[in-house]
Amino acid sequence: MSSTARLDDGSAATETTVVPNGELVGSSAPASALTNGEHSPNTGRPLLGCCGRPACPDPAKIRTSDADSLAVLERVRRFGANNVSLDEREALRKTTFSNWEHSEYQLFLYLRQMYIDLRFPEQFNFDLETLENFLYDVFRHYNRVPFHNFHHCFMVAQMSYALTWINSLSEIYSPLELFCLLTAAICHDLDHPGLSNHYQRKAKTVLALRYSDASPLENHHLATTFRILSNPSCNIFRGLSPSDYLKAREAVVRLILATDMSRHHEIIEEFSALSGQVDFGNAGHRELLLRLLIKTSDVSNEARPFPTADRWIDCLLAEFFNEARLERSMGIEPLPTMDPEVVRKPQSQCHFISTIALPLATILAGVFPRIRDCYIGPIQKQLDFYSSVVRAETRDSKTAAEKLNNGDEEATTQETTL
Ligand SMILES: Nc1nc2c(ncn2[C@@H]2O[C@@H]3COP(=O)(O)O[C@H]3[C@H]2O)c(=O)[nH]1
Ligand SMILES: [Zn+2]
Repeated sequence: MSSTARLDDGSAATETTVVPNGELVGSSAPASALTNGEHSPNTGRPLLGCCGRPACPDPAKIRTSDADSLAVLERVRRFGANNVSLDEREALRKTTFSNWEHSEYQLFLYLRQMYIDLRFPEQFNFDLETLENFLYDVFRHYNRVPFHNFHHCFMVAQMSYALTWINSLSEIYSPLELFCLLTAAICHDLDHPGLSNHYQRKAKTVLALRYSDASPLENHHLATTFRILSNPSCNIFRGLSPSDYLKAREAVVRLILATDMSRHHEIIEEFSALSGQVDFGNAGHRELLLRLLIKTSDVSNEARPFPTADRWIDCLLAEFFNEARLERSMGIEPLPTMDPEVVRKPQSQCHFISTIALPLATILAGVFPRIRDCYIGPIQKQLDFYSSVVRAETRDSKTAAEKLNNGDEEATTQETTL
């Protein structure tokens, strides 16, 4: 396996751009405004946010280090061949899979196994060395952030893979369409800086400027994907005919852009417009369902067994709260859904599950009924659990308020008597 140089190290960030309101973007911008591939040059000085405080998180700290990457590579090489057992391969096809018991090199090998078990290398003419190079570059381009990291990449890919088997998607989709689904799932959050599109726009980051505020992160994940693929030694698309390559590129672009949650309602409306008349012979319908499948995989934390899901929600909230604190320090109003002053986990999860995750899965179950037990079932259980916590909290606070009121009344009565 050959490794490739990290992309664009330190390049774009050396520019300083004055944006219309006079703020500076570039080397004087908060470090966190610069995603990997756009790091401020190492001047030896701490990078400062516009408020004069050290910017957080420092990109140099979130980047997966060469030492970490090489350690994973070394273990993949050492344990690579035939290391995934039949039991593990079976487990990978289920929605109950948990990442937490596995180290990164194992997750790497599992991703490799998914391509092998779907017979993509022989169908699309690439060898295992190219696949490993590709996965290695993917691994290195996920950052050490609480949520949008390589483990999240793995879990989204694994859910797409499980849904592929559970719903026998190979009877409906061409191998190329499924190849694109798995590859898009793996690449869908590449080089995520742990700061959302809200931050990118409000802080006027390099990415927001580059993509004119339109899905800055997702466009960056895509650009990173195709830069990795532009290296011949990593290019798992290199055996495709020119027309298949164009189809694959278009499919991956549409799939990754679909993971921007600001497009959620638009995609749901697109599906509603079909009025239940899904035609698998229609390429547009099939493609829309692939977008729903990748979205369902992206928001599938709560479809996992409770301990797995719970840890993921804590990771997500940790990332949200980091962002909200950074935004406050920069004078940006955080989104209420990310603000530690506002968010309570049970309420937040009730809201997310009942407005996003469950309706999305319910739509998909109309087309793929086999997800009812293995995906909707656990999500519904989580919703019931969080709802009961919210109800108990409401009861407790009512009782406390009543006690307080009664206490006040008693005190008032005593005062009057005296
Ligand atoms: N509040 C909440 N948000 C979630 C949950 N799962 C996914 N999301 C959000 O949905 C988004 C989907 O795209 P991302 O992976 O970029 O980031 C994800 C989170 O912002 C969840 O369980 N709770
Ligand atoms: Zn994601």
